[in-house]
Amino acid sequence: MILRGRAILGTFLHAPQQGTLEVLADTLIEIDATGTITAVLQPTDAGYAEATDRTDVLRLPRGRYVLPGFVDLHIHAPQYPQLGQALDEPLEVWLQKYTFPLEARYADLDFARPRYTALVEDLLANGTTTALYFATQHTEATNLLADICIDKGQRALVGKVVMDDPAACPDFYRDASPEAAVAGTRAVIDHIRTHPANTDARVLPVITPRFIPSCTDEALTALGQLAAECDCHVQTHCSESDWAHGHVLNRYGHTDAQALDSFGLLTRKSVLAHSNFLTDADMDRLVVRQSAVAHCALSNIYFANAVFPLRRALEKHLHVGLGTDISGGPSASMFEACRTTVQVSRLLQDGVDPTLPAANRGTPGSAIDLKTAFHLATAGGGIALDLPIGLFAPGYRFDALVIDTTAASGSIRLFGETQPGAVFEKILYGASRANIEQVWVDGRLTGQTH
Ligand SMILES: O=c1[nH]c(=O)c2nc[nH]c2[nH]1
Repeated sequence: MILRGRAILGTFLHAPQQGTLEVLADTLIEIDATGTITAVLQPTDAGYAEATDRTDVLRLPRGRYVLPGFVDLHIHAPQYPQLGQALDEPLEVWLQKYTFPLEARYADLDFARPRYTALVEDLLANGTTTALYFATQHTEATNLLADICIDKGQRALVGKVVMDDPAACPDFYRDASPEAAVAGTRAVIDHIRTHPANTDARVLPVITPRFIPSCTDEALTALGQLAAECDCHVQTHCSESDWAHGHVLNRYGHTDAQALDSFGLLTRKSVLAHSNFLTDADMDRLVVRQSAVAHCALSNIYFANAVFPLRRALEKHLHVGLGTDISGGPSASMFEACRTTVQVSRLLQDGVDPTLPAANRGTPGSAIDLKTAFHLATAGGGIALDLPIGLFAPGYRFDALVIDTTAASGSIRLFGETQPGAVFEKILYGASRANIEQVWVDGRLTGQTH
């Protein structure tokens, strides 16, 4: 089904600002031939009656609520087979013991294809309409992931992982040299940008140094130059754990954010995963560069040794979105990412050691409310990527999921509740895949949801 050149009538819930929910009840959204929203008409608006009389309007039944599609700002696509598994080691051991051996297998496209296909289908069915993907070190398999996103209609940003330092990366899974790493990155950029079925650029290339500990200075310097030359997005990990943060301090005598900036890797289109140990000065630097953080609340529980100070970052007007960090986080759902964002912020606020007096236990003022988490998972992701997504407003792409609160096999029970704020909470805390009835990207219905 296609909504391009048509309109949809229903109740829409979105969060243009942190901490606020806007309810667009009985609202008509008109979409042009490219999938862009051209009008949002509420019942009191002039022209509403005539517009809703159109015969080509998709009218949603009662009990349906439309949310903006989720923007997942941090996914390791090849790690999907290990989702919910192998979370018993610290980051530096986990990478060498489980993750690099798994990722190395994507040299075989017959291994990669079914796994990448399942991932893209499952994420769409979960309501992730935009995905920022780390692929693997392999050029061909990275191109394959981009092809699958294009074929399935997911908005995606796809990067070939650069990891060229022999001191940190195993022989069986490493770029042969900085030159080879950059050549592979260029090849993926060209593949995605010239793909004949990607003329509307729904899939974009991303320059992807894995993280400073896995890259040589030569590769980081060349990737910074490439970012300026190609005007591509950039993604990497930043100050994730005590070990990763400490590695960079030892190597350069300053933080990840300073080092990435010195390589030209902090741009308006940069997304730094985790970033838990950012100093105030690091945050200020990111604000100046307009670079974003992908907050991965669930994965941080396993690997970060700390909770990201999200409230402090937002008070500084840092761009922040949310990420599942498949498979560092054992859930592929952005609903879960919203829930965990709220939950860990409460732990940070109140503290966790009951032997301490309440007044000394936590970091007051750290709590994040559900509406802010939802804003970050949608509009915040759009701002981070500098793309017109995550809101229902003219000029934005029609990326959306339709929630059926009445689905018998779902996990939302409203018991007659109709107050939109309460319904919103029930959806965010309760929705599972069976409640996601339709997923739209650019005004096109994507595959089977359940
Ligand atoms: O959570 C993580 N997952 C990874 O694959 C990775 N690589 C570097 N740092 C990382 N952190």
